[in-house]
Amino acid sequence: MTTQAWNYPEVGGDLVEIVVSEEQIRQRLSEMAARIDEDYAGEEVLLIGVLKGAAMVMSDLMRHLRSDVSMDWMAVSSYGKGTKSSGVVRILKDLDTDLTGRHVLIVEDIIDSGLTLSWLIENLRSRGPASLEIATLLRKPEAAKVEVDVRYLGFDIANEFVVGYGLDYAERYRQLPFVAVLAPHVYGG
Ligand SMILES: O=P(O)(O)OC[C@H]1O[C@H](OP(=O)(O)OP(=O)(O)O)[C@H](O)[C@@H]1O
Ligand SMILES: Nc1nc2[nH]cnc2c(=O)[nH]1
Ligand SMILES: [Mg+2]
Repeated sequence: MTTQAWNYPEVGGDLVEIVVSEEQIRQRLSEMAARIDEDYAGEEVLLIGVLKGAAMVMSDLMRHLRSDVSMDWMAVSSYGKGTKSSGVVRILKDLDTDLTGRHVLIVEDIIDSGLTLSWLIENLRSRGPASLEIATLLRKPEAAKVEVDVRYLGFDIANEFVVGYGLDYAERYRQLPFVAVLAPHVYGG
């Protein structure tokens, strides 16, 4: 069944259009998982989710995986309540796991300016992992301020502020099962 914004009357007026549907997400995550399984065959992989946005991608991606995976989380925030990255990344929660010698796969919802991930990559690389790669559902190529090398990509999208499937505006809209453009009137844009 196709999920439409008008099935969400309470947010319908806040959304301009759906850019990635529930079905597209499901299909793409299963393709990404198949490639991850191939690439890490015979290895243990540590998935690191970046809270809070990556919660949905992590849970849906990992249920497709057949590899030997474990999971940890890091919470960082650079957006706060706004629609623009502050450029200052803060660790709100660090990992529980020692990364030394581990095959690490960072799981993200979106790469926008790239500032969050480029900072995180440097931070995690200094902890001595055997390998470090990135999987992200979304990327905005036109918004890149720094280039980030992505191994597993879901979709390239236009440079518009989107919400849903984990992505928030001021902590709202994360529960939507699709990704939609947020109407500028919501954030005064
Ligand atoms: O490429 P960038 O411009 O750095 O943007 C991407 C980051 O922004 C969002 O996180 P946010 O800081 O909003 O925290 P959240 O996941 O808790 O919403 C998103 O989940 C990414 O982690
Ligand atoms: N909700 C949301 N968070 C982001 N963080 C970086 N880019 C975005 C975006 O387009 N939407
Ligand atoms: Mg956010």
